[in-house]
Amino acid sequence: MSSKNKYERIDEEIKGYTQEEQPGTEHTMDPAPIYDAEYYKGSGKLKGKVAIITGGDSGIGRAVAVAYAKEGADLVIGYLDEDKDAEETKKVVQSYGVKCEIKSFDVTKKSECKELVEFTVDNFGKLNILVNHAGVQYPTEDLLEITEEQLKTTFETNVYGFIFMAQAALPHLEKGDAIVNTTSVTAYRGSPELIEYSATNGAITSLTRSLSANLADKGIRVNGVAPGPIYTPLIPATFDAEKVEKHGHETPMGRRGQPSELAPCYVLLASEDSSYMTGQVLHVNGGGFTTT
Ligand SMILES: NC(=O)C1=CN([C@@H]2O[C@H](COP(=O)(O)OP(=O)(O)OC[C@H]3O[C@@H](n4cnc5c(N)ncnc54)[C@H](O)[C@@H]3O)[C@@H](O)[C@H]2O)C=CC1
Ligand SMILES: CC(=O)C(C)=O
Repeated sequence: MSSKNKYERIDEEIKGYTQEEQPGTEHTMDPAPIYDAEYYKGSGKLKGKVAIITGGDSGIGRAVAVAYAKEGADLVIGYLDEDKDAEETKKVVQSYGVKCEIKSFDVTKKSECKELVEFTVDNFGKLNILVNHAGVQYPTEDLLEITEEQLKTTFETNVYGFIFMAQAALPHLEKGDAIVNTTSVTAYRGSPELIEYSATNGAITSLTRSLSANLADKGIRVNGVAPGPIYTPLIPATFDAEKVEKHGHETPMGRRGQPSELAPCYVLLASEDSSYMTGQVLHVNGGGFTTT
């Protein structure tokens, strides 16, 4: 019988529990998500670059921040209101010898997206990479229970916010720069209880393709990552305890993913290693879901 790796072991340790509010908190998660893979060594792929990561204080965004730091990028982390997680992310990122600023903002407000970009340019003089990652979901089993307010919040955060950030960033982006959008496996396979959320991810996937075509002549590439079930604050903050415990067990790999397992894809899509890729989505989901 083969021995279990660290991802399989942590998966077994996770018991059902929930958090009361969305966005959730990473510092209260036990076991803590894996966001920094020791085996991942940077090689200067993003040296001299400046990146904004929305939703970068926790979860997948935090793992992306750490990998970008290892690759030499200076960072601005935008997040809604969880200062403790953001401070911790800043500390870890700075430990890799790069600069990092954190800023609370509301991605649903166009003016605040513009302010986040201006804050970045004021601090670091430029912007090369935008990672659109901030998002929300409100699992609802009955279509009739999706309120207008829930629909509005989900679309304003997950779709309007991505477009506001891209609009704010565009005047600063130059040939060779990149946008990376987080979509979801739910855009491809649907979800019976994440109806409007999976629709926003379908929109993000289409946005990625359209924006890539729109910006290709400027030499700005736009790609996406579609995570499957990943252990982040979003999960206990939105699913019930049973779902949290079994998250990802339906995948062919039989477990959820850890944030550190996605970060290399975000590095690839932001760096020159993917210079001939645009309008594409990378799928990190434990296997088996439709990816066309
Ligand atoms: N965890 C998972 O299994 C999956 C997550 N995703 C995507 O990942 C993203 C969520 O990130 P995770 O790393 O999972 O969880 P997370 O809970 O760590 O991140 C959510 C982030 O969104 C930010 N946010 C929420 N509303 C905001 C607002 N109005 N203004 C500014 N920031 C706001 C929060 O501050 C937080 O940083 C979403 O885009 C989601 O669709 C996609 C597929 C699977
Ligand atoms: C939150 C989400 O997109 C999944 C796949 O769980």
